Amino acid sequence: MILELDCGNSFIKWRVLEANARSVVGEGVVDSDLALLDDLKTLKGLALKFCRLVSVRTADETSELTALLKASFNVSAVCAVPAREMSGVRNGYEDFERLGLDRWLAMLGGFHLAAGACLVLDFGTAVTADFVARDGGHLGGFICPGMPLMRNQLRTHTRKIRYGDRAAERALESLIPGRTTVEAVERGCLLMLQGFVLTQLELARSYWGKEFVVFLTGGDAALVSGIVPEARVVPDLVFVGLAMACPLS
Ligand SMILES: Nc1ncnc2c1ncn2[C@@H]1O[C@H](COP(=O)(O)OP(=O)(O)OP(=O)(O)O)[C@@H](O)[C@H]1O
Ligand SMILES: CC(C)(CO)[C@@H](O)C(=O)NCCC(=O)O
Ligand SMILES: [K+]
Repeated sequence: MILELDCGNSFIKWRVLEANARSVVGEGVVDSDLALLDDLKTLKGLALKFCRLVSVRTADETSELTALLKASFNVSAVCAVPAREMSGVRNGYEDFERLGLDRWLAMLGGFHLAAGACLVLDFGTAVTADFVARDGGHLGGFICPGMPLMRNQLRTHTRKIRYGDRAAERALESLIPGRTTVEAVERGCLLMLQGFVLTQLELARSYWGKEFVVFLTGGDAALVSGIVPEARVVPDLVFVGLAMACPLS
C-alpha cells in the first residue's frame, strides 16, 4: 500500500492507496503528526510499502514526521522537491526553490488534467492562485490570507469580535449584509475571497480568452465554487501532482 501526505500549515491531508495506486483504502485530515499515526493505526490490514509526501513545513518538522513514519510503519518517505521544470511545466519563480511545493504540485496536476492553460486556485490556510500557460510556462501567482487567517486576524486585533465555529457556519448560509457581528465578519471575509477569485478569472481571460481550465482545491474550495460554475473542483489536485513528481520506484 502507498501512503500519500500533503503537509500544509494547519493540517495534514493523508490517504492510503492500494499497491496498484488505483483505489483509495482510506483518507483523512488531521492536525498533528500523532493524530496521523492514530488514524493510520485504525486502518485494518495496513501494509505500507511506499510513502510519498509534500510539505510546506520546515525541514525539521518534516524530518520529524518522516522519522515517526519509519519508526511506526518501517516505511521510508520520498519527499517532493523543487524543480525548474517537470511534466511540461516550467517554474516561473525567479528562485524556483522558493515556490511552495504544494502550489507546484497542484500546477503539475492541473496542467496534466487540463492539457492546456490553467488557473489553479487553492483555498487553505493561505489562498493561492497560479497561472500556467498553454505551453506549460508558469506566469507566477498570488498569495493571500485564507478564511481561517482573515477571521482570526479580526478576532485577535479587535476586542469585540468574538464568536464560535457553529455560529460562523450558520452565518454563511446567506451573503446579505450582516445584522450580527458573526454575520458581518464571516460574510465580509467570504466576499473578499470571492472578489479575489473573480479578479483572478478576469486576469486569466485577459491572457487566454476562454481557452483555459479553472481548478479549485483546498479545504475551503466549496466556499467559492458557486461563483465559478465552470471550474473543476479537484480536492486531491496536490496528490495528482505528487504522484507525478514522486512516481513509485
Ligand atoms: N475535513 C476538514 N478538516 C479540516 N479542515 C477542513 C476540512 N474541510 C474543510 N476544511 C477547511 O479547510 C481549510 C484548511 O484548508 P487545507 O486543509 O486545504 O489547508 P491547510 O493545510 O490548512 O493550509 P495550507 O495548505 O494553505 O498550508 C480550513 O479553513 C478548514 O475550515
Ligand atoms: C503559500 C503557502 C503557505 C500555501 O500553502 C505555501 O505554498 C508556501 O509556504 N509557499 C512558500 C512561499 C511561496 O510560494 O512564494
Ligand atoms: K494546500
